[in-house]
Amino acid sequence: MLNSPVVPVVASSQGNYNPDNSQTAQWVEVLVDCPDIPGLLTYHLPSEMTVQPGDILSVPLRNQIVGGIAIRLVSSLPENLSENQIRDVETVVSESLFPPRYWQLLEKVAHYYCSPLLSVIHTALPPGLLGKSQLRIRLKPDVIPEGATEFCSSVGVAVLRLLQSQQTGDYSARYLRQQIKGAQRGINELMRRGWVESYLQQPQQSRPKRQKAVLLVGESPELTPRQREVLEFLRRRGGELWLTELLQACSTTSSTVSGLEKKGCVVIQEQERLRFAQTPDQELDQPKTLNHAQQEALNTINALDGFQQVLLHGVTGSGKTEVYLQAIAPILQAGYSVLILVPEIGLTPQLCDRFRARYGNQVCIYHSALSTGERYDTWRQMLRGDPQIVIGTRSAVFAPLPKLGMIILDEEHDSSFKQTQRLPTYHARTVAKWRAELEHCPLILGSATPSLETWETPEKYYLSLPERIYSRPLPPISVVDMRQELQQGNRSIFSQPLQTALQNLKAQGKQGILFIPRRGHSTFVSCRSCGYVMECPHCDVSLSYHYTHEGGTQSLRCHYCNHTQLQPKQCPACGSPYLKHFGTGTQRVKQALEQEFPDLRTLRFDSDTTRTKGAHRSLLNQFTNYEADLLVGTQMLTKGLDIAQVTLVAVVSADGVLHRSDYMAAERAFQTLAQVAGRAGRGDDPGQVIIQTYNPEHPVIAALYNHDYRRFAQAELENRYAYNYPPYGKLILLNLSGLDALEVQQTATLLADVCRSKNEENQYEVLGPAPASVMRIARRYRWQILLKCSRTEGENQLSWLTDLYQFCPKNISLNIDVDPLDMG
Ligand SMILES: Nc1ncnc2c1ncn2[C@@H]1O[C@H](COP(=O)(O)OP(=O)(O)OP(=O)(O)O)[C@@H](O)[C@H]1O
Ligand SMILES: [Zn+2]
Ligand SMILES: [Zn+2]
Repeated sequence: MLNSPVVPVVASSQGNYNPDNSQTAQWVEVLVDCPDIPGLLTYHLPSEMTVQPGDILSVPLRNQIVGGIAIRLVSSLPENLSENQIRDVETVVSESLFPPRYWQLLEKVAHYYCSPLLSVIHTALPPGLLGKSQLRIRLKPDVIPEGATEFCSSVGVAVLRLLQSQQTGDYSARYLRQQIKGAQRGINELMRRGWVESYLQQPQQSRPKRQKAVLLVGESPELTPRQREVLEFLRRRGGELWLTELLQACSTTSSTVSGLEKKGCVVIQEQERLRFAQTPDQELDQPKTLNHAQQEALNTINALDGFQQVLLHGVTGSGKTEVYLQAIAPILQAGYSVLILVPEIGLTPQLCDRFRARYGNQVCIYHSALSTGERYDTWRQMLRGDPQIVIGTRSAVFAPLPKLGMIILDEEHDSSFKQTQRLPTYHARTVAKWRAELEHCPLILGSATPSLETWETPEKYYLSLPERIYSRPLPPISVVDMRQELQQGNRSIFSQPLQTALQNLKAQGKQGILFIPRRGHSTFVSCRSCGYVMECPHCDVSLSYHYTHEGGTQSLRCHYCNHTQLQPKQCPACGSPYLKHFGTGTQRVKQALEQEFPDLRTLRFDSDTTRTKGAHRSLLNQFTNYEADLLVGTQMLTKGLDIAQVTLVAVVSADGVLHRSDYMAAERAFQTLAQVAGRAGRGDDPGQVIIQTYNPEHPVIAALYNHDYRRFAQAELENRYAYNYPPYGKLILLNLSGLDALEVQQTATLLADVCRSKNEENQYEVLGPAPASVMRIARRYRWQILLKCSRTEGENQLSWLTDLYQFCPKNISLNIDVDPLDMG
């Protein structure tokens, strides 16, 4: 599949390859860190060298030494290669970086998702893991003859002089290139003469950061009260803290701590400090006594052996997280690690805190918002193989844990587990399943609103938590028909019932959540005189109006490409000054609240207000500290928030999620609304949910009203079956885009023809080509082809699809989305 080298592999110039050795010869296929070489290159292993798949190597490529990863060992050469064409591996830079079976997983992802292995590796590895190895050049002073400069070209002389100016005769190739124009030619020349050699230096980051840590080791009867306090604090934090943190937390001095050391109670020692995402330390907490359903679920999970799939279907607030917390204890005890995947960063602070509170610093957080240094160090920590808990977003499914004992996907229905913009277009749930199979460990999928995909999976354990903790009721849902509100003369964004509820909220000192599907202020701006709609100059969508506060700038922003401009004073088409804002976004709701309910303190929670690092956590802290009465936000607050004082949840307009065109629309709408409703009444006081809509008869609303997941699933699955949509059929979406409208359309037509010509046995249907629903985004025109075929578990039956990349002209990009969730 990936076995054909695309570039000619040049014969080894080192001369240390001995053809007599060919009987025992070993070769290794290497993925080199060079984006224009997507395939594997074959290299020879010198007899004294042993290499394992996953080792990082340095290998010659053209006239350079580059980094690469050993993928496979081979004992015979591909037919198109002969032995004397093969060059030697230079060195092993870093050994066995990856757990066994890890490469099988990456190859499977590449194959199933029609993606080059290199893209999979870039998704899986921390950025620059390969790139960090630095190519350096050093002199070989013993072989350089007298008057060497006389034999060289002027650039060769310059390189030689520069190297000689350094005592060690050693510089990075990059530095040489910066200092001397055309240095590479000079380097090559000196290499040919054998006067310099090149080598790869290990990544700089491997130099660990060391710091003093305090470890609790014993007791002593004769302690001062202050010392006893510090010791007790250390004990509560699990017996180990950084010195600086201990001093700060106890407001004490280092002499108190060294006093403790003298009395034999603690040891102070230097330890490697890994750069992790900083989260506040937690007081350790104890496992809760499980209710009956939780206990049953836990028993089943504890009894699993080898690969098994489990669906933990628990209504919102039923205590799924507590089940995970207790399920992983025996796994860690047995010396294995656990991987926990969560949908979004916004959800992680609360969940991570709960795991930290139970397992202290055995928990490590891994997601793409970490800095490069943090990611790199977290990786190294994982590779050590100590039993640990890794919590991360979708790419953490590739966390290189050597001994994996369980994978948990929380909120498994969530669409952010799917990568859509970049290759590979993988779904973390699908990959997690393969990984669990390879590692022979259980996979736990948890949700209050399972994906229909998981719901219909035949081979699985079904565990149900049908009630909330302490048998608290699910909140009653009232559906408000906004058409009637209008008839009754209510022009406010807030219906009568919602107004009453908001007034009561303040009176009772409770908190509420308002869900608005849209961020910004208004969805579009149009001219009252001529109807002109303000559109993005680069995309086929209208611009959203952003206006955060009285006197702030009034801007227009594109939610696809982020183009931003000032709101014009007059209509660009007719000059009329009367522009009207339609639709309702978070900013507008916040303003309306300030006007109509000046007493209510509100916080806005959407991607505009949570852009900076730590913003999620601080907004949620403000809210839980009761610095606001209402949280006003988008999609982001539908997930995982567990705040006991929240009694009211209102969906300002459900219509924004009900009306989407793709086949998943109903499923997603049900999940979103049921999740957001589930935030109400999780504490001692009963909750209440108000859903405002112009479509109270919609089947999604009806199922929601009764908290009836089963009824929803059954009705929706019948639709899917009738049209052979997933989970029954399988979809593959080919997305094409480019700057030239005609070229994109012609390529789309060509590719659709290719797809039809390959379909001799009528294995699949080809739909399209057709323009995408938003035909232009960020100046690029977009066309699509949809393939519908029968479902085959974990197999990619259309492996020829990768050939399609070759049919694409240079200016057209093709993204093959296997199992797409979004048709946009
Ligand atoms: N056995 C128990 N006894 C007492 N409290 C519990 C128990 N199990 C869970 N809880 C508490 O109940 C609350 C809800 O539990 P949790 O957040 O785990 O539910 P969930 O099913 O994960 O919720 P959701 O899916 O809605 O986010 C939490 O505050 C948790 O600490
Ligand atoms: Zn106009
Ligand atoms: Zn745009």
